[in-house]
Amino acid sequence: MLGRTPASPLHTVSHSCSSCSWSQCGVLLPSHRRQLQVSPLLLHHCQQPVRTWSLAASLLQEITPSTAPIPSREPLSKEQLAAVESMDTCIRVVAGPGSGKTRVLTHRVVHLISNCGVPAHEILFITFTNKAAQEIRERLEKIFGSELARDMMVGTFHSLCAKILRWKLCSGAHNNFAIYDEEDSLRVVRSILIAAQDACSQEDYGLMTSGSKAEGNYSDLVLDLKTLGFLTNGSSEKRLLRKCLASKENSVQRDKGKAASVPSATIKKLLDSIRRSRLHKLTCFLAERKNLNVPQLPKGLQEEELKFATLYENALRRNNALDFDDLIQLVVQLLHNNGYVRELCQKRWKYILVDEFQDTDMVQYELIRLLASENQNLFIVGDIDQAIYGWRGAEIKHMQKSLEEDFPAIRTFQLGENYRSSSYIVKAASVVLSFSRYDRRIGSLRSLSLVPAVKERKAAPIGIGEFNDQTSEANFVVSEILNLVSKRKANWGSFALLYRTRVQALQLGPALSRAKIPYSIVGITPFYADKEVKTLLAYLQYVSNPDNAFALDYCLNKPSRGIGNKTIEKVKGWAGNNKLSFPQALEKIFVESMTFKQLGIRSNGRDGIMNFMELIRDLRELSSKISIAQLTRTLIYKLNFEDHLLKVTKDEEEFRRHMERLQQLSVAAENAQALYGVGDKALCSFLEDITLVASNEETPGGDTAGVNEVKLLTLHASKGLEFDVVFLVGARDDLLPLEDADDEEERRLFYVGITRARKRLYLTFNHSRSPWVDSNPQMSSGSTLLEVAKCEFMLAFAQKPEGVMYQAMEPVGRDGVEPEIEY
Ligand SMILES: Nc1ncnc2c1ncn2[C@@H]1O[C@H](COP(=O)(O)OP(=O)(O)OP(=O)(O)O)[C@@H](O)[C@H]1O
Repeated sequence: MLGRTPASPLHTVSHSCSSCSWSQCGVLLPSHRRQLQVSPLLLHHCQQPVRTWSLAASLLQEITPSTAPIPSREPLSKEQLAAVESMDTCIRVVAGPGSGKTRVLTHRVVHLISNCGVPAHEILFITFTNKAAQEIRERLEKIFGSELARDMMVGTFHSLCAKILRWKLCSGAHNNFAIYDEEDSLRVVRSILIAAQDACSQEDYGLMTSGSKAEGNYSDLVLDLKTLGFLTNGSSEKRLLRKCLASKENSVQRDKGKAASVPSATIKKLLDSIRRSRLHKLTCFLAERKNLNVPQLPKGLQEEELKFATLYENALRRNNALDFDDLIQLVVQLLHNNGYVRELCQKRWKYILVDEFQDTDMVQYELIRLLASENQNLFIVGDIDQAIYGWRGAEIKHMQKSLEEDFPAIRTFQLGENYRSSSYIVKAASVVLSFSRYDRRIGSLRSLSLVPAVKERKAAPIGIGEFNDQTSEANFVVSEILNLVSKRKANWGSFALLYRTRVQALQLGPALSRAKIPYSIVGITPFYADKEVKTLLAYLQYVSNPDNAFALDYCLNKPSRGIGNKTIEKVKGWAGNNKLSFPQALEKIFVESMTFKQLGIRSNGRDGIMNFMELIRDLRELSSKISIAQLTRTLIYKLNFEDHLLKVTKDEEEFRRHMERLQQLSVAAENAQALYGVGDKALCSFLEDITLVASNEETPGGDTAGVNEVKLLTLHASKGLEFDVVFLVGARDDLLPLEDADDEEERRLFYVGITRARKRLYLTFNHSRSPWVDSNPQMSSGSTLLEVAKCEFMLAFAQKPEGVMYQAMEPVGRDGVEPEIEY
């Protein structure tokens, strides 16, 4: 009998067949190889792939003993098993909601490791959210134990790219870069505008500004503005700046001779144009690499906006920082430009699995293409009917034509059975989908239908509720929850309230509170969004990355240590004159304390700076020796942070909340220690995790989300989740479909919401005036999506009228209509 030695992956066998990548399956032990090489079947398998695959598979079954069962108890259907154990190396699993895509993905990993002897470290598993990555990791840990599971790379696109960029050979000495989140990016844009405003004001309006409030390295910003033509009179670049700075409030400020402020809407708009500019630059880069025509500037984007994006990029680089777009875009460029790194990645990750493939955008697709092109070993799952991220650049075609062009050997498997939802829910979902107008073809599959896997004897009807106002809609939801809990013994965790926009949670939350129903709003204030925790994180970021001027700006005088704005401006001015960055200038002043006198910095400011720099020096020394948790505790202790919190909080409740979040930070630090150990690198990884997780806006309530609570979440955040009872609320015309959004994508969102429900689904709306759309004085009506669905439900359920309960305001359990469903 053959032992279970870790098999060497089979590139050696592929010598016997250069036109297919069969060997990449990594199935064979050396002794197998001998048998296969003499097999005429295999020598010819390329000519008749399908028939010979099964022959090859049966041959393998003969020689691969069945002593390596998949160590998992979860059953697989025939369809699922076929995909999991396929001998093909490029596989596309096309499947509807609840059909077991996640299960198939994890089983494929188990199959690769347990049956094919693939080393865990050669597996790369890409998910779209940190939460999904976490879930997969936990499942695999249960199966293989934590050590082996840790060898695998399971993570989001961002965490994968951060990992690659931190390899020494990729980013040299700067691999301790900080990752800037959305808020940091907005601060960078704001600083550029403030620096520009200062410079322009002095010239154009004769204002003497007392110095800049721009964060980061002010003088470098001004220099960059000059170099790129933003301060040149009459230039289109300067016109762009003027347009941004010419708000009403600003003219009032200027009339009063004050420095103006920059409205946050302008900053957001600029950040948006920066993103589009950078994407355009990357598109040009890729076109050049692929010998294609250079694409034209997209509609609405100006040349000067491209230059503004360069200003932004330069500011980031000076701070040794990358933002989220950078992470993936830089890796794509790196893999194109650097054959050595590309080969390294391809050798490192020979087996690539991707979840939710329908949501990949151009850059993510290019990354996968580059990583998988050599080995042609790719296993993806997706559902184009659940594509809901078109608004941020995802394209359905990646799952369709692109895959077929780039991976010609791709084989498609379809899973049509839905294991999640009751037959009524599956039917309702199919009705919604039957009106779709987008191209739903995948290869030769024309349209994908969904059938319930289990025909239950009793199912709860779909409830459609129409109410006069939001209050009665919310009250209905509350009373249904209370009824199901008391009569059917459902627990709070069985319920989810889904809505299109976050603001809707504000109406539902109080109604639940009044009824004493425990709930959590997914995506709101996880601990790292707490202002005070952010201060501590800024300290840790500056300790970890001495070039991070924005982190330095953030924490320098928090808690207050007497360093006023004037002192900061003096240091920044001195930095500029001496061609130093702000952090470099502070270091220099710290060592050569004479400079304080030269700069006219008073004792308060001097003591504050000395005290800050001593603290940072001590923390940097400690960071290589003690754990992140100890470092965090030391920081809290040295800052006397509890006293600070007592001073800044209004009441005991607020103080308690902040303390709770500090506690959560400590727990996160403890966990990171278990994962990353001790030292500077560990600190870097910890901060990276926090930023990447925090960026995932829909993180379920951070660590505070309880299991036994009703969940309130947006339809987008509900993707991939399932609940016994789902209330899809506010299905009204101004919200679902949302005004100005793509109708087809909104339909898919509706579909995603419906298919989250296992046992019971309610679709509700109300007729009150729209609080969201100012210009709409009309009474709202039910969503056209829902209206159409409602009529069609009636038709679809004509044979089974009990399948829909229209105006579901009747309490459950009445008139014997309500079947006894267990929760
Ligand atoms: N073969 C099976 N037998 C029984 N239950 C199954 C089977 N496959 C999957 N399930 C169950 O069906 C539910 C849905 O599975 P899973 O989450 O993997 O679906 P999915 O295709 O990823 O769904 P979605 O696209 O909606 O996120 C889960 O509760 C899972 O445990």
